Amino acid sequence: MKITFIGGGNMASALIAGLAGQLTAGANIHVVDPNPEQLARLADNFGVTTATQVDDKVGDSGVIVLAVKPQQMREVAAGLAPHLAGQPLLLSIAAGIRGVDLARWLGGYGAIVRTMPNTPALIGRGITGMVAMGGVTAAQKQAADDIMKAVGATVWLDDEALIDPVTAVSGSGPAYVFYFIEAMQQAAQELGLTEEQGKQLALATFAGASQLAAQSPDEVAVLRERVTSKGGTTYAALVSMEQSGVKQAIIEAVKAASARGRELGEQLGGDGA
Ligand SMILES: NC(=O)C1=CN([C@@H]2O[C@H](COP(=O)(O)OP(=O)(O)OC[C@H]3O[C@@H](n4cnc5c(N)ncnc54)[C@H](OP(=O)(O)O)[C@@H]3O)[C@@H](O)[C@H]2O)C=CC1
Ligand SMILES: O=C(O)[C@@H]1CCC=N1
Repeated sequence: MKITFIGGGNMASALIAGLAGQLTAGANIHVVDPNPEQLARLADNFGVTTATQVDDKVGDSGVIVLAVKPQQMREVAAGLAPHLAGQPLLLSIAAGIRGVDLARWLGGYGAIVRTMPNTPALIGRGITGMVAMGGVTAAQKQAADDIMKAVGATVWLDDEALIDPVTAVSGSGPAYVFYFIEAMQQAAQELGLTEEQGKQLALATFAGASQLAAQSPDEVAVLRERVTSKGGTTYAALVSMEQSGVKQAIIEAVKAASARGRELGEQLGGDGA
């Protein structure tokens, strides 16, 4: 499978790290990005071919992954439109950008799967929400699933509007987890533990608790209650969190991310011109 990435930044690098040498040889992956240093790093690490501008290799690809920022997508799509004679599958990973707008910018090209991956793809532990536009063949849908399954799990959606909530939960989600870990580490240090000890304790706790939740037949709330002895330490922490409105703040934050996805789509898609 020949795959081109347009944009070789953070998320593309995570996907390439998971794909190269697994789903396909690094040499079958082509990356287009304006930054030569970034391209050199990807070529050195994964054996991919590179270009600073769209070239003939793009037209030879069965799959083109659009991995630029949402604000860059319109211009990138217009530049790609003349290179689609080979009927490639276009896999967009951009937050917000609606399929209908992308298809229009591509000159009416409909073989598009909108996806929302996340950075744990780097270690094969990503999760990707996906939705196929009308012009996608069954074989292309399968190819999209194969690519994203090579870097983690996939969740197919019937309704494109749900990609904004997916973006808010799992696309942005690693950042919320890192934020919580940072706070745990800071608390550990303020309480006298070393930086290294705080890191080890916080990371092992996150990994262990999420594995336990994934493997347990019980609801997460039940697992939480099992940690919370009456009048004990966990109880003190959870009361403090409730008083500070932590849970509601998290819910509002995720909703803000989803709203931002929708807003990006509306702003950048404009009036359909
Ligand atoms: N980061 C994440 O966790 C996730 C990101 N996404 C989506 O992935 C996309 C990329 O995000 P992210 O990787 O974080 O962003 P980055 O800025 O790290 O990557 C985008 C890359 O595209 C390059 N670029 C700009 N213009 C062009 C062009 N015309 N042709 C080719 N490459 C170009 C940029 O170069 P320059 O910097 O010089 O502009 C940059 O290297 C976004 O649409 C985002 O919504 C989706 C899921 C998760
Ligand atoms: O922050 C963003 O907009 C992108 C989309 C999901 C994760 N990062």
